[in-house]
Amino acid sequence: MTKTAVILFNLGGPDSLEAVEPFLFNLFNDPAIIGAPSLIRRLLARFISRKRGPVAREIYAQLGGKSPLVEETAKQAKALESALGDDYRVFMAMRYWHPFAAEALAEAQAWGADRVVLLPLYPQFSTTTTRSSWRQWRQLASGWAVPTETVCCYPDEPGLVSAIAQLVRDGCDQARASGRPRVLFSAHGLPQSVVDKGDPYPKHVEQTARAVVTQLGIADLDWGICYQSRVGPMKWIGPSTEQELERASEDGVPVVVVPIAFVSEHSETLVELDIEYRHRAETLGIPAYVRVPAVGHHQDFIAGLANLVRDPGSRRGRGCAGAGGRCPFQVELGEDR
Ligand SMILES: C=CC1=C(C)c2cc3[nH]c(cc4nc(cc5[nH]c(cc1n2)c(C)c5CCC(=O)O)C(CCC(=O)O)=C4C)c(C)c3C=C
Ligand SMILES: [Fe+2]
Ligand SMILES: [Fe+2]
Repeated sequence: MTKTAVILFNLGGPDSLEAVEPFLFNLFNDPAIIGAPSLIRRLLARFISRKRGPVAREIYAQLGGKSPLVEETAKQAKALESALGDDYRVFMAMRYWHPFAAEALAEAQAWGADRVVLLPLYPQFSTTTTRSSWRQWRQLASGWAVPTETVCCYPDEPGLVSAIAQLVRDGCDQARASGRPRVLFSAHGLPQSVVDKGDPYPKHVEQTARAVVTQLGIADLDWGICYQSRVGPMKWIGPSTEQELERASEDGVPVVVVPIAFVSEHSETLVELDIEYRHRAETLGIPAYVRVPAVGHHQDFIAGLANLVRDPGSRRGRGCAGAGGRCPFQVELGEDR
């Protein structure tokens, strides 16, 4: 029997209010987030995490003092393990807080894995998320001679699309009592400079949204894509979720807000979408504000992840096709097949 360790990459979140600042330090000290030389980056990360600390602590205080992201990811890991069977074990590797990738590596080695699949919980590829986790894993696991395969992205993986479409359909049914709804697919934003350097993330977000709209098959569906969670003074990709709420208010339509790049509940769904934007929508007099849940451990989503793990080399649901249909980021990693 081949023992396959599935390494689930995610961002992680603080597990106490004291952990907020060190978590933010780790995030801003990542070369994928701030591309300055190491000493300058450390100083900047120290400065920004101290400055952002109070605002971020306030956000996590509203969630009982910690992020639910790890617990939610653990539920996904358990569901995926059940879907895959006894030859597989799933280990969580968070980028900026516990359980870190080093912990996942130690556990996978102790289990005696003889094959590894790296699976990001980011359906859409970004250099700031998936590539950052890949690079860290490669550094940590460089001395471990075990065959390792990567899933780079799955923006229109059928199980993901089916799960989101079912949840959106329910959301539209609720909102229809207040008029013809507009579906707003809301994704985490990205600085424009990152996209200008070739990051495919917004293209992948569009791929997910289009696939969901096609699957819904609702005639004349009113829908759009927007970006939330901006931090700092840089120019970010748009339109922002706030701008789209203003437009919905002008048009007098109810909104169905769909987290499209987050696969589990955390601060940006539970605070930003459920409290801040809901309040903004009420202030703007939007007829109804329905927030669709993240896919979490929806069985179709988990079945889709299981298919990706069983056959990481398949092109199923893949968003990136460079020269010859190959993923340029996996080519860079020396892993395109
Ligand atoms: C320049 C800063 C940031 C970039 C670029 C960025 C990209 C990015 N992030 C996610 C997913 C998540 N981000 C989360 C929190 C978070 N992100 C940033 C900054 C950038 N993210 C900060 C400062 C924070 C902390 C919270 C805050 O201060 O507002 C989280 C949530 C963590 C949790 O609550 O558990 C997720 C998830 C993606 C998908 C992405 C690029 C595509
Ligand atoms: Fe983020
Ligand atoms: Fe790719």
